[in-house]
Amino acid sequence: MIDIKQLSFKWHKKQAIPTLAIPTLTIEQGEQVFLYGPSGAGKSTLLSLLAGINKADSGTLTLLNTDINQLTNSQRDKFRADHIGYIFQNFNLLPYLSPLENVMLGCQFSAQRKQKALHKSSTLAAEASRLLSALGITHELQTKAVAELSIGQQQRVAAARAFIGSPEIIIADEPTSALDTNNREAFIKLLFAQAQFANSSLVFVSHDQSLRHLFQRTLSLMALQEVSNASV
Ligand SMILES: Nc1ncnc2c1ncn2[C@@H]1O[C@H](COP(=O)(O)OP(=O)(O)OP(=O)(O)O)[C@@H](O)[C@H]1O
Repeated sequence: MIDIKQLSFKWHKKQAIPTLAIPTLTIEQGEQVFLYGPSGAGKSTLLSLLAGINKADSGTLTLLNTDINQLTNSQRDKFRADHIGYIFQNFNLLPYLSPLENVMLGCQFSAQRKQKALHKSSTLAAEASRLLSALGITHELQTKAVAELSIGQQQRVAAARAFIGSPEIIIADEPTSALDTNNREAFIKLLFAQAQFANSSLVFVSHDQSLRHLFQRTLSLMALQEVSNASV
């Protein structure tokens, strides 16, 4: 599903030490992984490589049997649109659009995801509404402007947008940092339910280690890289 081998990435080519050096990592289809590490460890950098936003300097990063390091920029953009749902730390919603419109935008760049959404419901709007309801956004809220929603509600909209069209990989970058502990756990459980329903793998990044017990598997980014340092 996700398979990394000898991955190395530097933000600046003159850096002596790579920002990230991961000798090996495999994440199976449907796995729910909690990735943690201190600030500056490279969590967001790794997510940007997984999402094909940036390209590794060396090594292989195979997602769904495709080494995305071998793709051109536009091929990586298409791959991301088809196969990856991304929940951003700041949600990246369009505030003047409604939750329904924001969620439908999740299919905007992918005919494949649109088709998958239309297998689940008769229209894209119906599928967006189904997902929003499953994530706790009532019908009444679904047509308001997103800017009128609370942070916790916006976060649920961002999650519904990531899940529309059942992408195989869901990436969540610190999506719970604005919530209190009870709401964090409740939100993560909603994510799990949706990920299981779609059989998506979930890679969830956080500093907050109190959340790790909820996940099937936890990965320390520092430990992943120590293996690399030890093997040099
Ligand atoms: N766009 C960029 N250009 C240059 N260097 C960057 C860029 N983004 C991150 N870095 C550097 O890469 C390293 C890893 O940063 P990254 O944001 O991946 O860490 P993180 O673990 O996600 O941190 P945090 O938990 O604080 O968000 C840091 O030293 C950072 O300064």
